Amino acid sequence: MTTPVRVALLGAGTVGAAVARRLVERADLYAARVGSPLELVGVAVRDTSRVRDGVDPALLVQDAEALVDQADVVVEVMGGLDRARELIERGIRNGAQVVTANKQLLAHHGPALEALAAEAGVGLDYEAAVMAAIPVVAVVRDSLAGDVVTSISGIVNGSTNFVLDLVARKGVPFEEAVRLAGELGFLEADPTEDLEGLDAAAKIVLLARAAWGAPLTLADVQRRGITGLTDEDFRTASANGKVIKLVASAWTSGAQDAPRVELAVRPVALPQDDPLAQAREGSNVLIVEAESAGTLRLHGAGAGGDETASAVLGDLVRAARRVTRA
Ligand SMILES: NC(=O)c1ccc[n+]([C@@H]2O[C@H](COP(=O)([O-])OP(=O)(O)OC[C@H]3O[C@@H](n4cnc5c(N)ncnc54)[C@H](O)[C@@H]3O)[C@@H](O)[C@H]2O)c1
Ligand SMILES: N[C@@H](CCO)C(=O)O
Repeated sequence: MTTPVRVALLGAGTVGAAVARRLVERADLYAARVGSPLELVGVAVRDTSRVRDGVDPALLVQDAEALVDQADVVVEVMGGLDRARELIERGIRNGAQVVTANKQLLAHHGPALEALAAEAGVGLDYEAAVMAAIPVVAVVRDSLAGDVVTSISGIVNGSTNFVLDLVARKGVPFEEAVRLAGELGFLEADPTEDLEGLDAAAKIVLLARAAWGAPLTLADVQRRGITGLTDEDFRTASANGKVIKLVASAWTSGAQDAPRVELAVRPVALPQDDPLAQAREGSNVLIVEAESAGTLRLHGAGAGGDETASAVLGDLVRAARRVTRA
């Protein structure tokens, strides 16, 4: 019997509970893919008395430090900045591999965490942080490593797309669409994350860093959210055969040997037949242009428990393989 790879899960919310369920349901599959079983040693939560569907209550713990100290792989899906950073740093210093879905943490502290991980010789994987189930980080960083990416643009925030789609296709007044999105659970706990383009800004920073290796920060993003839009803007767009979308973009400018990376998140009125205009409801689309590959289009679910867990578990399998091969 091979030694199990010990996994510490930090957080059992929408994403964490889905990861925990899949680890149990598909244990045989992961064991075959890794070459060793994945053992979920515990799940750190704030309240251990709360029942989480499909998550063994015996695994719930409050002492996240003690949990991290037992792990070969730390999976951070609790969100937030300071606590998540402390625990990830602890895991890295212990020599654990780290997987996270935390886009804001990475947008703020990604380079420092990556430097720490490189120093410790461990991986820090974050495919789920950008567009959840849609594999985009690996595409721009690894699959296109032999090419030159020239631009990236997309609908990377499902919540605002849901709002804008309701207005454009169903004729719901803008304020009403925002309210409905909140009621249906489409908006983050702090809705300004979505509505002011902060979530999209974090995602485009992560993609641009992955594509160009440039030391970009959130301050480099020219950002405008959707809160300044009015019903008149939607009527004008529609009268001109256009659809308003919140578009996140990254492109290079300046000398070819020393290109500058420009970043923006802003509402744009797009022609109806533009590929980005096709994103319906909460879906995401990304268009990547590269010198040799030409135009690549990735489309799918950019949020949701199971969808995000798909990307987290993909990173977990790769991280666990590094553990077994070390
Ligand atoms: N939900 C999505 O569709 C989605 C998609 C992509 C990325 N993400 C990212 O995944 C992460 C988790 O998202 P979620 O939707 O599951 O959030 P959530 O709010 O549903 O769950 C967070 C969990 O972490 C726990 N937690 C938070 N702070 C904690 C602390 N200090 N100590 C112990 N437990 C703590 C909470 O109790 C909860 O169980 C976030 O970083 C989010 O940005 C989410
Ligand atoms: N609020 C985010 C969740 C997934 O990152 C979105 O709507 O895209």
